[in-house]
Amino acid sequence: MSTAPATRLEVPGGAGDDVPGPAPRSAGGLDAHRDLPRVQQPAWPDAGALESAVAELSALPPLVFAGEVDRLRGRLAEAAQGRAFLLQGGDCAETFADATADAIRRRVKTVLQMAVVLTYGASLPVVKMGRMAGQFAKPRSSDSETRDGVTLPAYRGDAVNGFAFTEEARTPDPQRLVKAYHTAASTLNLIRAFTSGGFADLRQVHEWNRGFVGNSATSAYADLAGEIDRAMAFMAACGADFDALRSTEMFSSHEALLLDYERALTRIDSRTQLPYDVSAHFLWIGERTRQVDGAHVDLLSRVRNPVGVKLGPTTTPEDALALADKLDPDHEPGRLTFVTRMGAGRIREALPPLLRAVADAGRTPLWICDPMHGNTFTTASGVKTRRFDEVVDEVRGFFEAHREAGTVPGGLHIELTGDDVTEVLGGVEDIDDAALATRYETLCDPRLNHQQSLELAFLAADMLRGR
Ligand SMILES: O=C[C@H](O)[C@H](O)COP(=O)(O)O
Ligand SMILES: C=C(OP(=O)(O)O)C(=O)O
Ligand SMILES: [Mn+2]
Repeated sequence: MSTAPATRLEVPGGAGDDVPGPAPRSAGGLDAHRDLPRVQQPAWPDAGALESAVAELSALPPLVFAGEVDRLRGRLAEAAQGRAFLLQGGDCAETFADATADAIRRRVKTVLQMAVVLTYGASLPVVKMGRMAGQFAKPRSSDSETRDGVTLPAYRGDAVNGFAFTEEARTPDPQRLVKAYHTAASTLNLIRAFTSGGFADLRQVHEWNRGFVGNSATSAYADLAGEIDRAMAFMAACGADFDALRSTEMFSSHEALLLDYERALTRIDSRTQLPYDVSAHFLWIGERTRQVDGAHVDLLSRVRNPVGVKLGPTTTPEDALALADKLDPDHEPGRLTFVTRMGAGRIREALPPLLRAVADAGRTPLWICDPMHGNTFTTASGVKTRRFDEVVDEVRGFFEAHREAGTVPGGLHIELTGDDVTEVLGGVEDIDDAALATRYETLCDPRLNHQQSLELAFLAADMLRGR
């Protein structure tokens, strides 16, 4: 496999960047992961085709700039200390077909609306991050799927294979990695345009939120929206410069699952001579790939990006500490985020021992709550779903556990879409079993729809006020 080009390309730094922190474990071992256990990788049928796709990717420009990545690390350090709050949201699996202007706009709009409500609730800056512009690869519970006696490879995300249940679509095609790169590039370009071009204007975002609370089903949230109204009127009366609030910052993130893709997009920063994974600002390691001696942890231990790790209910304090030692040996502020996904029924006993052990070790990672992945189940009719009430309950349990441990509940990680899909049960529209069939569009996990996302933001804002 051709790897040399990736290390020769340079990443320009941004102006006014932070002073770079300590060097990662070994800047020289970016290929060490190749000799380690590599779980959840596609069975690419043609090694030559993979090699050409990787060579093509290795020559393409970075999607993000190292200076932006450093800025994000600084923001996450603030969140870890309780001086900011992280909102990370987007699809379970982005698709090439859905990378349209309208769909991206609706997703960005949903995140912006949630962020305004959370900003008010927390009285803190909210760091906005999309599970967007690169979330094209999925780890799966099973390698294959059987329908009517026919068994084919499981769908592993648009970066790997197609969703259609045919042999041709399900065969992994490495050219999809290249398409994933280009789709991420155009998505990110539009996100940057939306967030800097006036679409994120605070006054407009607040108007959208007033629209949300404007009917009887959502009137429970009208009080909080009214408070935000009055806060804005107060700001205006004080002469606040609302024009300065027409643009905002939004960062990109995805699960760093496909090692060949992430390695091809790992480049040496020209300012610091250190490696950055320039496929996104923030990368996380999933629950299925977080083996401390595995390939995923090794590769991400060597890049300068802030990194996350999902921690499910079976995580032991020793696991969490070993991951922290490997991924953040220097205790660098903002470097490590633990994304807990315990399930509503387990968070209250599973999280406190981890919080205590990590704090006792003198560590202050950013702790955020993924209330989605521990609450997935399949209905009697075979539909993969979640209950809105359980999602909310896990967030509540997250705040409770942190309050008890004296640690900082620093953010939320949500699978959502800006569309009116019917994938999660409950919420203001009270989606029931029968309604699930009307607009179930996800290719992997069920997402909160636009209304459910806003409702969660209003409920979490209330919890944040009590933080
Ligand atoms: O998004 C997370 C995982 O990829 C997903 O939950 C796995 O789903 P599966 O159990 O249907 O494979
Ligand atoms: C695969 C995912 O989650 P987890 O690794 O927590 O199961 C995901 O975030 O889509
Ligand atoms: Mn998912």
